[in-house]
Amino acid sequence: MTQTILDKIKSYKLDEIAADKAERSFEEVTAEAKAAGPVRPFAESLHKASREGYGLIAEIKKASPSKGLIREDFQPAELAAAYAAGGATCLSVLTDTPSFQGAKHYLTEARAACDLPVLRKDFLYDPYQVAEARALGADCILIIMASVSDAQAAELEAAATDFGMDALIEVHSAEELERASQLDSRLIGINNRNLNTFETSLDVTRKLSKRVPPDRIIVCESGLHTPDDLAAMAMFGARAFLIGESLMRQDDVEQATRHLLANPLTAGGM
Ligand SMILES: O=C(O)c1ccccc1NCC(=O)[C@H](O)[C@H](O)COP(=O)(O)O
Repeated sequence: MTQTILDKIKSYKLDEIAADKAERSFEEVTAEAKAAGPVRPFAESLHKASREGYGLIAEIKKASPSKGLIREDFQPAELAAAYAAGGATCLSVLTDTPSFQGAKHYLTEARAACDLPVLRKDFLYDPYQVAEARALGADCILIIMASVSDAQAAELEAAATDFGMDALIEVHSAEELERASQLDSRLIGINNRNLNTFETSLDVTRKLSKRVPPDRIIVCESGLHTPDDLAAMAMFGARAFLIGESLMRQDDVEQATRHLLANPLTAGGM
């Protein structure tokens, strides 16, 4: 059977986790996580921002499997400060190296450059990575339903809760959404990108948003470029967005962020 990109990522991640555990024990990383500074309120900040306008998780993303190199001039601290000045609510920082040219220290540098809560954007399988995320300073983790079992998802979520962090539960199908709804987390990310084929369509949010339980916050992820894209998704109940590539390609990231958030669709549809 041919390996999907998610299979390949999982395979090298499990090797990475084993190597990291050999270098630093779970107990050591947990102690570091517990000594890390206070957690910043990720879900609550998004909830508040999306009631007043739009909530934006602005992503620090150098490259991706679907697009290759996205941004040559890549300074995580400067990008974080620009996103914050432009009005972003939270940050997402890719910490995966082989597929995204990310790095763990990018998260620490970005978070230190602003006051925004930060998501560790990576492929998580083991509570060890959750402890590591908190030790790096992360305030939220990502759980991708397409790449974990229900038991793994619950274990990762529980680990995040133990550290006082939030979890963003990512789905791409009705079946994954149904599984995500069994978890406690408020944040449901609808990824418009199929992570195996890279096909990206805002119709995924149009289709799935109506099935999201009303007590959850929809985060519309991937393939968002313009204020019109955001307004089109807001018509389907999505008022929080995760955006990487289209902002990363801008020369003036602060101005581009401000422009995207300037005229949110109101509850009245204006
Ligand atoms: O972006 C990819 O090519 C990709 C490939 C395989 C797994 C995950 C991938 N991306 C993660 C994301 O979902 C995005 O970084 C995030 O939603 C932002 O998307 P975009 O605004 O389209 O950069």
